[in-house]
Amino acid sequence: MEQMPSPNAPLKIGTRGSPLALAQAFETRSRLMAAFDLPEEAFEIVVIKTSGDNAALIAADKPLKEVGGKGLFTKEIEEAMLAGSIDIAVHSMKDMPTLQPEGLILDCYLPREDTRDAFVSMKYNSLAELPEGAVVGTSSLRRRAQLAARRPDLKMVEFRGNVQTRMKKLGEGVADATFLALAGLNRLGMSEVAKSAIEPEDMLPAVAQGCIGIERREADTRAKMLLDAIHHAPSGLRLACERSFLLTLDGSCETPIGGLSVLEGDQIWLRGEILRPDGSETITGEIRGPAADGVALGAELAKQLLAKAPADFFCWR
Ligand SMILES: NCc1[nH]cc(CCC(=O)O)c1CC(=O)O
Repeated sequence: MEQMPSPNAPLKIGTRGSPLALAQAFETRSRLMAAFDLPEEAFEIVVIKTSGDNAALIAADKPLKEVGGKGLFTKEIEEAMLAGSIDIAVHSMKDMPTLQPEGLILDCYLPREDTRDAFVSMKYNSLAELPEGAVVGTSSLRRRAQLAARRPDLKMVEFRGNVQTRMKKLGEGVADATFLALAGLNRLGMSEVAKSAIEPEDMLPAVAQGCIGIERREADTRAKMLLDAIHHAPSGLRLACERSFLLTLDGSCETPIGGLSVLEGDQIWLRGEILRPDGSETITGEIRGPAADGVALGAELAKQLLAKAPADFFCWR
């Protein structure tokens, strides 16, 4: 006969095994321990290997979008949660698909970190210092398109793997510079590798950049009670607005998209952009309104950008 889990059984926290994913899982556990004055033993961190961690797939030089794109880092984790082998899952919201599978819900967000991209290089201090023809390593379609728009002289090379792998490649001289989310560097205690931060006016970050979200089974009332205590409502408002923008754009991972919302009192200000992958055209827009209407505002800005986009802007249309 199957055993019912005891209400005092450790809460199983699912995560990928990369150093950044583990740091995010530890941060989540610390916040839960503090909120309920619980010992570490009340939680169990369960590392789950995803297709995105498959060395054979990742070692290939193909851009990530050809390997499988969004969902690549979440599928196996969500399956484990539906099967009951983990109770909650800690995610970088930037990598999350806009819709969750039936039975799972994402309504807990930790206080958002710095949303900016960092300029990382062993030779130069800023994007402006990069000499003509310098080589930039990035696997991000967004960063690639944004850089091509600003600096058509730069050469781009495919650059993948976790932060440590990318730093090693920089050291080997594979590229002169790369761009990484400042949030990830901060969480890894590696902020010193950032030579400078790129302001959103220069490079709009990815939707949801810098935010950790925690997913659970919709019917799991114990997990809900625990997660409600660490949920950061302002970050939730910003994420709801940005993810609505993304959902309405229906951006497959073939579309370079930037988006960032900021709270100003009870108002929210959302900036968004879509680009051609080669950076030859950028369509931008912004919208303001009550933060409580963030979902409608995000969808509205997406519609405005879509209306401005020429028919051939999206490769799948
Ligand atoms: N796509 C990988 C990824 N997913 C989340 C982060 C950084 C942390 C965050 O944005 O929350 C990164 C690395 C990067 O872009 O430098």
